[in-house]
Parts: sequence; structure tokens; C-alpha cells
Amino acid sequence: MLSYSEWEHAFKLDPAKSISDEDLEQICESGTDAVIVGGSDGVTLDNTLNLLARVRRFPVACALEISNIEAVTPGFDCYLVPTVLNAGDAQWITGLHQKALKKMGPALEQEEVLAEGYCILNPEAKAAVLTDAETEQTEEDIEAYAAMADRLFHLPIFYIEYSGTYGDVRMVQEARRTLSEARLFYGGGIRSKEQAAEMAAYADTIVVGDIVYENIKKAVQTVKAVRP
Ligand SMILES: CC(C)=CCC/C(C)=C/CC/C(C)=C/CC/C(C)=C/CC/C(C)=C/CC/C(C)=C/CC/C(C)=C/COP(=O)(O)OP(=O)(O)O
Ligand SMILES: O=P(O)(O)OC[C@@H](O)CO
Ligand SMILES: [Mg+2]
Repeated sequence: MLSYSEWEHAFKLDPAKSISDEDLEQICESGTDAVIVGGSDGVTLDNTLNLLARVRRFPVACALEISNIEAVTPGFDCYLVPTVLNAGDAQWITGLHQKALKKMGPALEQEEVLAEGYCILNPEAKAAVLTDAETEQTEEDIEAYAAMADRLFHLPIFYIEYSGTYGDVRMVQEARRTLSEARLFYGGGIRSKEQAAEMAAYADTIVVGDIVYENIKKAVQTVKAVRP
């Protein structure tokens, strides 16, 4: 199973949304590098465990992207911890993280835990509303956020997030030019193989979410952008 640093394509499945066994099989056997389990609301321990058990029937890497600590459970290959670098409310940058580590700090030694420096750029994304993200950013702003993630905080992942809408490729290009160590994740509105290929030309990892629930055939085709 591939480590996060080798992922080129990942599907993000939301435990709060339903997916049939047939569609889940197509996703897990699509050739994707990983299934990320996560969502911004409605994520519970029950629906997380349920999805984990269903994904585990397939030999694909499975990561939990933590959005609330009640839903954290052992059994994932790794844990992705978002910190929203452009959040207006500091609890989403370090506040909840400090509280979580008071509770589950020792697990840091036992599990693979990776921080993701998010920059959320779609003002209508639920995650943007939740975190009061400052979504109006220029290319120069993105350059500075990428440098902050990469060379100041040494985060393993810098994530350009347009969740729900297809983003501006110039922002992804700017981040690509800036990063030297951090992996560049792009997610948001990828609904075709062509869009997947456009973002994959600059991002290390493209993340495909909503289209899984809208058009399974198109979702599966996005894998071809990185593995023709
Ligand atoms: C086994 C075990 C005990 C392991 C624990 C390992 C460990 C020690 C982990 C570290 C603990 C830690 C520091 C946890 C952090 C806790 C926490 C709650 C952090 C806040 C995370 C955060 C910033 C959430 C904000 C929302 C967000 C960025 C979510 C990411 C996913 C996302 C963007 C989903 C897409 O949402 P959206 O499209 O907007 O909405 P839809 O759901 O409609 O698609
Ligand atoms: O759901 P979409 O818009 O594909 O975005 C994927 C992912 O970046 C969401 O966190
Ligand atoms: Mg979404």
C-alpha cells in the first residue's frame, strides 16, 4: 500500500453520505492510490467505522481526515489533520488541535499522523463557512501561504481546497513553484478526466470527492489522468 508521499490520486468519501456497495467497489478498485474518509459535518464514530469496515474489504490505502475528535478510531493506515491556514477563527488553526492532543497525544507515537496546511479558496464550501476562511487571495498570497507551510512550519502537506467548485489553476501553479518539501494536494470540483489532468500537472495529489456521489463513471475516469 502506498504511503501518502506517493499518492497521485485519492478519492475523498464522506461518512455522512451514502454510497452503494457497487459504487464503493468501483472506487476502491479504480486504481486510485488512497481513499480518504472525511467530511466537514455529520461525521460520527458510527458512520466512520461503518465506512472503514466497508473500505477494508479492498486492498487500498485508507486514511482518516479528522474533522472532529469524537469520530477518531484506530484501524486507518494514517491520520490526516487539517489546519486551516487562512481561517478567520483560530480554533481551526491550532485551538481544536491543542484540545485534541490533551486527550489523545500519546497516540501520536503509535500512529502515522500528518498535518495538512489547508488554504480554502471557495467561499461557498461548508469548510470555508465553518472556519470563517479568508478566501479572497492573490497569487502572491498563495505563494506566502505555501512558503509558510513548507519552510516555516514544515508541514508535510499543503492543500489547496476549492471543495465543491473547480479552482483557479494559477493558484496551484503558484504553490507548485513555491513548495520544495511539502506535498501539494489539490481538491475541488474535479468532474472530468480533463480537469483531473489539468490539476495533476501541478499538484502531487489530486483529491476527488463530490463527483463520486453524482456520476460514478466520471469519478472513476479521473484516475486515468494520473494513470493513463
Ligand atoms: C487512533 C488514534 C487515537 C489516532 C489519533 C492520532 C492523533 C494523535 C491525531 C491528532 C489529533 C488532532 C490534533 C486532531 C485535530 C482535531 C480537530 C478537530 C482539528 C480541526 C480540523 C479542521 C480544521 C476542520 C475544519 C473543516 C475541514 C478543513 C475539514 C476537512 C475536510 C473537508 C474540507 C471536507 C469537505 O468539506 P465541504 O466540501 O466543505 O463539505 P461537504 O461535506 O458538503 O463536501
Ligand atoms: O468534493 P470535491 O469538490 O471534489 O473536493 C474534494 C475535496 O478537496 C474536498 O475536501
Ligand atoms: Mg464536498
